[in-house]
Amino acid sequence: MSEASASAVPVPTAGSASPTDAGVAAVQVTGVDKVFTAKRKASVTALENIDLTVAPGEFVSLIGPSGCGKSTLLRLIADLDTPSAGSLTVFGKTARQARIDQEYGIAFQQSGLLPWRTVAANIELPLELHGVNSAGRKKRSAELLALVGLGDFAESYPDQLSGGMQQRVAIARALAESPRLLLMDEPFGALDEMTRERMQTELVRITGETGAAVVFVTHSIPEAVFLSNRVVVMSPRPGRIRDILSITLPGTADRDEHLREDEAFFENVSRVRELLHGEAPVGIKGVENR
Ligand SMILES: Nc1ncnc2c1ncn2[C@@H]1O[C@H](COP(=O)(O)OP(=O)(O)OP(=O)(O)O)[C@@H](O)[C@H]1O
Repeated sequence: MSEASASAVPVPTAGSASPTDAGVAAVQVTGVDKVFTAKRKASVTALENIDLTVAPGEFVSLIGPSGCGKSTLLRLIADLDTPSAGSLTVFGKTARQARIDQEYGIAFQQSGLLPWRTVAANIELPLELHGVNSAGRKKRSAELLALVGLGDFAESYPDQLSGGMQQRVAIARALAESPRLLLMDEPFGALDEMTRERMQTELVRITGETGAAVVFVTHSIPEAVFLSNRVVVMSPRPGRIRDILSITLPGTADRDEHLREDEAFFENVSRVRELLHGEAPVGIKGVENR
């Protein structure tokens, strides 16, 4: 089944900030540690002394070797787990309050779509759970399907879609409540290379249109560079932030396929690679150069 091309439609921007939000970070992580303890097992320090600020509308990627704590950090921000030390806020609220207020949408490597619901019904699920009426849900899912280029697939079921199309549906669902923040854990990790690049271009456009900030976990250096304003390079055991690199490319909203051939793009890829390989000149487990 061919994928419909994305059409530009006006879509409500991410939940508008109130005047009191001026200057409040999308995500503020201060001195965060995470230690996992289990009975009769040595404790694992997954994160140590993490400080990170993500501005509203900013796209930040987390990259680092396998097991360096990228997913753990994302899970702490999403309130799926709690830090052992330090503090963490989302738009000035505790992670828990931000979750209750639906300040963020989440997309993971597996799309997590419900196979028995149509595409539209999957996108409408969070709205349904929060009491939005049927007309409001239909209007919003139609807007989002147009945004992700799947306007003709509202009544299809997930297993009738390609992997890339399913991930677009998952992104649409994550955007359903106009969150000001998207948390994404390798959302394109299971896709083939061509689809993955197309999805990256789509994501740049979508976040440009919605104005949402993004924290994005990836194993791919080019993916991190293409998408991000800043790339957070992490080191393993215990997971720490080794460096934070500002990407010196056009603003994320102005990035397109041509950028991948640009010398400046390769320079940024090299800078990230050098930071990652700082202590290990050859390949690092869990980081892709492609
Ligand atoms: N629930 C848990 N209980 C015990 N240890 C855990 C738990 N979750 C994660 N860990 C450990 O914390 C460390 C960080 O894991 P995490 O999944 O955050 O790394 P990651 O950088 O996302 O890895 P990958 O790139 O392979 O997905 C690892 O050593 C992992 O084994």
